[in-house]
Amino acid sequence: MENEVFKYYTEGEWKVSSSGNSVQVINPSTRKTQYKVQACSKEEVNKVIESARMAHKAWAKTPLWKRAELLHKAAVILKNHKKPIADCLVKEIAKPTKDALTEVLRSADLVSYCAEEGVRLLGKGDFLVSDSFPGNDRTKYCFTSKIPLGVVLAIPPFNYPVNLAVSKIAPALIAGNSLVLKPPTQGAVAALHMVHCFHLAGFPKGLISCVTGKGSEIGDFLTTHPGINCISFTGGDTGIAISKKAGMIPLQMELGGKDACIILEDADLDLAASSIVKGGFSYSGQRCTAVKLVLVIESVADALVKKVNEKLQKLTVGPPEDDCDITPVVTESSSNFIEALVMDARQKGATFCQEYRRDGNLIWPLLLDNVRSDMRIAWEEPFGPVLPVIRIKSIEEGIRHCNASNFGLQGCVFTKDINRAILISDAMEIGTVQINSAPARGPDHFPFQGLKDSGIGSQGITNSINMMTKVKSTVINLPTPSFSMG
Ligand SMILES: NC(=O)C1=CN([C@@H]2O[C@H](COP(=O)(O)OP(=O)(O)OC[C@H]3O[C@@H](n4cnc5c(N)ncnc54)[C@H](OP(=O)(O)O)[C@@H]3O)[C@@H](O)[C@H]2O)C=CC1
Ligand SMILES: O=C(O)[C@H](O)COP(=O)(O)O
Repeated sequence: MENEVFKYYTEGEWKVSSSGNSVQVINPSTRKTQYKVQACSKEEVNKVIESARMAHKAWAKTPLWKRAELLHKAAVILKNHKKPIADCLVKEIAKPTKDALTEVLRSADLVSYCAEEGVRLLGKGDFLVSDSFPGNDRTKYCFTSKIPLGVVLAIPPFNYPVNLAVSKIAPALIAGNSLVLKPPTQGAVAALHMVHCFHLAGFPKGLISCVTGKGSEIGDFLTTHPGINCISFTGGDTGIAISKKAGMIPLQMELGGKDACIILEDADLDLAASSIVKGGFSYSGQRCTAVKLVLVIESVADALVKKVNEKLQKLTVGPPEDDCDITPVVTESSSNFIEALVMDARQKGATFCQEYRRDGNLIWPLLLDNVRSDMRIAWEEPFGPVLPVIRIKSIEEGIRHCNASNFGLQGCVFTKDINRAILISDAMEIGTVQINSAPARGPDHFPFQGLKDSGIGSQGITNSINMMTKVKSTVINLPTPSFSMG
């Protein structure tokens, strides 16, 4: 096992890269090599994209119900393989066992839902007649349908290597596209195992491929490849660089966030505190939708901070295998980055509600109170179990801080006054506002989008299917106007 290098997937087969090189997947808990995957070469990427192009042609002619049938089959197989895939997630990205199993099951449900939604959505189009536009007779009948784009490139991030892969794969396939997956290095083996489930379902050769290798080495080659017709990416700033380099193809980008949680004086503080702890510290804060900043009205700040601290004390800290709440963050560089934000806040006078504690990649949950705008943590996302609290004098101050961020993913507001909640929601420059609950992407059919540096386009099952298609019109031109009543 130790020396095994997991093969990449192309043409319906598992292959060893001719590069002779491999990439290590480091276990975040042990900080030792857990797995190795192939470092695919540019020549192999070329071949994969060419076979994806060929496979797309046949797949686009496959009846929609048959595409859906295969996706349903893959969903069942995925559920049956939940345990080994979850085991990989535990070892590769230190996701707690329970959450890892949930990720796989959620992914299988996403695939089934996508098959059903695709059958309905793609099975109908529009019909327009020309005389509704000034100056036209009823001589043109226009009907539209949704056609596939071709080859979709999917690049998910480490924190949901399975779910954020299938959330791109399933809509691409139901819409008649072929799919090339470049999984994150941390999480690559879980992704390969997930691809194996699609292989077992019996999709045509070449329709799905999975090329492994460091994003920094093959990423640019993939994203600027002329054979790619669409990119669906989830991750960090890399997405901004990709969107500057990619050609004239549709892009779906889900990037970082600095999701703020605004607490008004009339909020249910118990609900707010439990949402802050769940939202801020699940999977050790490594979610784009994690609560990354608390903006609390001064009059209730002491009470809220006390409640949050009481809940933080109860979180378990340790290995993912033991299903601890807080597990090691994904890499050493990530831990160092988080630590730098914490040290900056210490130097600038933030109040540490807990002692800062780190052992390797394991960082204990930390609430930083009295954070000010000159601290890095007020603006940057730690992607770790550290949460800043800024005490605000007015709602306007909170909204101003939220809108001054370069991010605009999600946010939330806690108040019993729905009218004020709506006004605040409208004023926040973000893709989604949650009222009286923490930010979240799911359920997976909800639209999910970021403004500003948080993204391009919108995800969610329906939006992804639409994004991975193009509208095609056919116009019937009649020699004379035709009316239904003779
Ligand atoms: N909005 C959202 O939905 C989400 C946003 N994020 C954001 O992502 C960040 C953390 O995730 P992380 O995985 O580290 O993000 P990265 O942007 O570093 O990586 C995301 C993916 O891009 C790949 N990649 C790296 N370099 C390139 C390149 N030049 N061209 C193409 N692909 C490349 C990575 O591969 P490799 O692993 O081999 O480097 C990985 O598969 C956080 O900032 C977080 O906010 C994370 C999850 C969801
Ligand atoms: O990448 C992320 O962090 C996810 O898109 C967030 O998903 P969740 O809100 O369902 O955890």
